[in-house]
Amino acid sequence: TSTKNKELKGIPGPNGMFIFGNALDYFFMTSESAFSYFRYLTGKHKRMFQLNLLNKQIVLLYHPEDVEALINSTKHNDKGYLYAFLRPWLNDGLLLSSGTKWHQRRKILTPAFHFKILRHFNEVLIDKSAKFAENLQSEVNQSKTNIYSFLTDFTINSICETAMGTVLDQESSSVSRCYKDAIHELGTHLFNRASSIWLHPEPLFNLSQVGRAHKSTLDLITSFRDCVIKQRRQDGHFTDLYKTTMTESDDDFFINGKKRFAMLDLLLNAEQQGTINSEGINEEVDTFMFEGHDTTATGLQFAFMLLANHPDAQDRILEEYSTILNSSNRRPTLSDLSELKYLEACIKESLRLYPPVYFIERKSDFPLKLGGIERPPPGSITILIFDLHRRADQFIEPLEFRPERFMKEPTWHPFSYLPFSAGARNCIGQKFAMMEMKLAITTVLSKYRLLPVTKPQDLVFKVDIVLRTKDPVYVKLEERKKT
Ligand code: HEM
Repeated sequence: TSTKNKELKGIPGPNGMFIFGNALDYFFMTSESAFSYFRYLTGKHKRMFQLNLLNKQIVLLYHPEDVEALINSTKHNDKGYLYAFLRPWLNDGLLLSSGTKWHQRRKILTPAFHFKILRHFNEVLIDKSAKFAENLQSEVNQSKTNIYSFLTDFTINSICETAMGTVLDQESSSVSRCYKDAIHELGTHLFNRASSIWLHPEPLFNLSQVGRAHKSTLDLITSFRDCVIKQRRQDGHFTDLYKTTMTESDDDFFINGKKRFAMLDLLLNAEQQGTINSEGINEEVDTFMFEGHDTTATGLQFAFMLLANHPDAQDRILEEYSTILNSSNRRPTLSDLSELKYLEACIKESLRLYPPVYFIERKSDFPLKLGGIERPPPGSITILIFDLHRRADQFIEPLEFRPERFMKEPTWHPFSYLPFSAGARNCIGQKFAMMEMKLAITTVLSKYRLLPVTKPQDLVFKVDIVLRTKDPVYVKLEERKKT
């Protein structure tokens, strides 16, 4: 143990208080000051640092070699300490589960994102993007538009009509508005919990004021999820899906003339096969509803802000789009989308500067080589994706928007760019997300010119479940004159 202590103690970090360690460091901070405090610590400690919360040790990484050691090894697949706070909401859904349960679920759900299915999703997303652009019409020539609210409507409708196979009716649309607000409240509860060490144990949290508020927020989220599942259950006809998705022909995704390729159908079918129960379905729908909408809405929010500040990039995206579609008005296919290289570079650069999932955490039960030294397992290991993406030794002019860097062979270490993570626990919805973002951007830019209001230097970030800002992110919309 003395060697163990030496090697783990050797990792620098802010001085803690006797017994409490760093557990009280964040209590008096706002979520914005906590966000900048983390950036101060990564600036001070060039390789990694550690925090101690009572008896828990968390090591925070942002060097690509250390990140590679952690992510590349299948030994470190389980999620870390802070993820426990998401458990009352997402339970054992794919994001949080581990071991054979995770493995079995990942196997059930992987076909939901098969490229043949994405081709059908593409059609739905084209329509959803057109509707999104139409909704923005009322904003033309307003002095500023908070685009995020329009974006979450778009991404919630998109995930419902693709992965869930559910078109929101009037009732569920109004429940979905409560759902959006609830997700935001949840972020505040989670920060309050994380920064107050006495709220970490579940029973104490449940008794607290914030714990009770959290419970009623979860009830709102649950009612939306139940609406979505109920609608799909009523739709019926999913019995033969398992068999049909396993065959080669694309037509097999149609049963009795109905499209049956929603991820929710796979789950309902698995329920009939006895490999998942209704709680299992609930936790996966909660997980995919959240992961499938807030991440892409956040990613698009920052992409639109950047494009508004870079009119030349807007022009180039449209030029490329018109070349690929031969200046016609036809609907883009998946293969057209894959040829939009400049647009893809803009999205990747935006995800580099503003990764919606800006940190992830793993549990470590095995020794790990960090900073060139073999170390015994600390409690939890956090990867600070935000800081990894902004390393000056990996990206030239790291704070600048330079999409061109993604048009060439990467000059950076492969583990210094991880917006979707990597390895076995990477993002299952990555291709879906890229497709959705490409369609939203080309559709909106074809109709409107974006003008800057919020500038990159105005952004003040706060600690939350995804990358959020203190103030709304604004752009201005102008009708684009057809030339
Ligand atoms: C720009 C959009 C997105 C970003 C930046 C993103 C990022 C990520 C990251 C970093 C992880 C790893 C999390 C961890 O290790 O704890 C992840 C996992 C996951 N993502 Fe995404 N995601 C996006 C969109 C989506 C979409 C559209 C879906 C669903 C349709 C989705 C579903 C999931 C799920 C279910 C997991 C857990 C996978 C597993 O552990 O097996 N994500 N995502």
